[in-house]
Amino acid sequence: MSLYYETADILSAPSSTGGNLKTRLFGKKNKHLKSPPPQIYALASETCKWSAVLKEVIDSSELLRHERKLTPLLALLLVHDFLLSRKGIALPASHGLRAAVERHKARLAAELTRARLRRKAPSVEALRHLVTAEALGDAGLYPRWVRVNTFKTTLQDQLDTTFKDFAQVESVRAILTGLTKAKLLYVDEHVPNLLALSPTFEITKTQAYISGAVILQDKASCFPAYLLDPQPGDGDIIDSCSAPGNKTTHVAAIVRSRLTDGEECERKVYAFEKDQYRARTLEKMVNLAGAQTITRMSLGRDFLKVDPSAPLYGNVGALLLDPSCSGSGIIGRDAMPTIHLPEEPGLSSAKKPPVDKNRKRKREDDTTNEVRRQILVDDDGQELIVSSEKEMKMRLEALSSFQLTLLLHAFTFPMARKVTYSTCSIHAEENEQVVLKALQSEVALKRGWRVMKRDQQIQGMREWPVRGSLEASGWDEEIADACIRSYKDDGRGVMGFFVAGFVREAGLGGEEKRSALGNKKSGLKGAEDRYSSNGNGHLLNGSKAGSTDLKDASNKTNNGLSDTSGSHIEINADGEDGEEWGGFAD
Ligand SMILES: C[S@@+](CC[C@H](N)C(=O)[O-])C[C@H]1O[C@@H](n2cnc3c(N)ncnc32)[C@H](O)[C@@H]1O
Repeated sequence: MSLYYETADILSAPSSTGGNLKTRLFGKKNKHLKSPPPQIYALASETCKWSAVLKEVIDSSELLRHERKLTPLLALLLVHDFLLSRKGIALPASHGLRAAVERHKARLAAELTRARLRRKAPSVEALRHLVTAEALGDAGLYPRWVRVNTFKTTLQDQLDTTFKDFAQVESVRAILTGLTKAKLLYVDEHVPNLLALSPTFEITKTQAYISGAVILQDKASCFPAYLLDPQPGDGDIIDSCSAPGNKTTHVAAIVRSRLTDGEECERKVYAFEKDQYRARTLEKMVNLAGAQTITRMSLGRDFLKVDPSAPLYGNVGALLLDPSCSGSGIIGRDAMPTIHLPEEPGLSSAKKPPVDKNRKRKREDDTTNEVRRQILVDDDGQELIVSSEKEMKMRLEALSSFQLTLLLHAFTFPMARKVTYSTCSIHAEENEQVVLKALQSEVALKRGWRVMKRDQQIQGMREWPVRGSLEASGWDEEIADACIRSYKDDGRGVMGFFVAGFVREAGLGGEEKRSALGNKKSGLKGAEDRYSSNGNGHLLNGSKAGSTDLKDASNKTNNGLSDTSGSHIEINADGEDGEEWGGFAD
């Protein structure tokens, strides 16, 4: 019985304490659930998806007038399982709630048929497609991007098995225009082992997804590991901000793909994640992907406290930095779903329950981009409404300061030759401007860090047409062209994203001073004055030493921020710096 009551509780939690469905369910506050969270998640999300149809069925059959112990939400959940779940209601036949629904089985079935015919769906299967497409909302305008996990399978294997019934199309646009056809597939032209599927296809129900053979990952989120392009000569890799682990497993898969037949992998991917709770997801993801042989996770560890000169990192040649950001490029696939509740009998319109604030907010979001821009999404998908431009500006400043600090720390690893920096933000403050400030920092100048120019990039990234903003790059064409962007509403079917690469020639040490901008003057006036480094990779902001400011920025960041990926162990609460031992979970 707890399944239905617990699911109803999760769905009726006030939006102020809620977050999206995943946060509500897998969040820190929900440790005492009796039913398995995945079962609650499946019931809640499916019921929300079907709720417009089920509301019609329940209202027309007058179920709530006849069965007074059912609440509207319980009725939705029970009728969902009764009519649509293969196993029916998950309660003993003698149970009062089950009996309350099953007493009306003929009427409920007849009303479902009417609801289906009203929607001109020839079968329940056709109705399922329609309902799924409708429930996707904005997300229905984007394909489902699926990365084939080469630790477990190959692209060809997946085309021959999981996707054998799919029709291959020539472009992402063809997927987007054929939305009602559930089985269209496009093999991406830029990123290897990446597929776009019709958004209505329920990939999460396939064995390939359950076993970790395929991973849901937006195309743009695949750019950083692909751009980093870890070659055998690059040695070990660091993923500095790892959870939930999409880029960690991607970069590890690329490292492995570079082995020759029978060669054992001696290289390591060191993955850091500061948040202990999110670190659990990272560990699960790495294990599910089969990447644990290559990946060393340091769970709950702050990358800023990692000592770059520790012998353990002496062979680190490439770092991937994908820090928390404003999340302004994220597509709202994970927003709290809308629930259409049946009418309570005898409830006059004056007494109707208040409209769910989430739903109201969603409508408001849809009306103006202005409002949309004021929403930040944190690493757990929780939305934060920013009430004024001034507040937004302050948050972006705090974020970009924190992001720059992390980037400059990455620059200090002695053998590092390549770094990628990425965000799922559309704001120049977190993107091109961080790149400019990083290039102008003392550590970059000292160690010879330069931007990875377009013609130095791996083919797919070189060919990706959407580049950085010229204005935000201080009118420096080379930098703008080196920066890679994506926008969520330009028809390419991807989220809003930004990535830039940095390179340094071997042999350039701490002593050699070179202008990372090639002596070109950037349009970012005064940036050199405001941002420089104290030589230890720590940012100096104005006259203040960076560490205090950074702490500040980092704290603020934790209130306003986001996860580019669009999935959670006893954690090692090490985290003090300077040790050679990285606290890695094997
Ligand atoms: C945008 S998410 C990373 C998404 C991840 N790269 C992926 O693709 O799955 C940023 C992550 O960085 C973590 N983080 C933030 N600051 C950190 C720090 N100083 N050290 C390590 N992790 C940090 C956050 O907790 C969050 O999990």
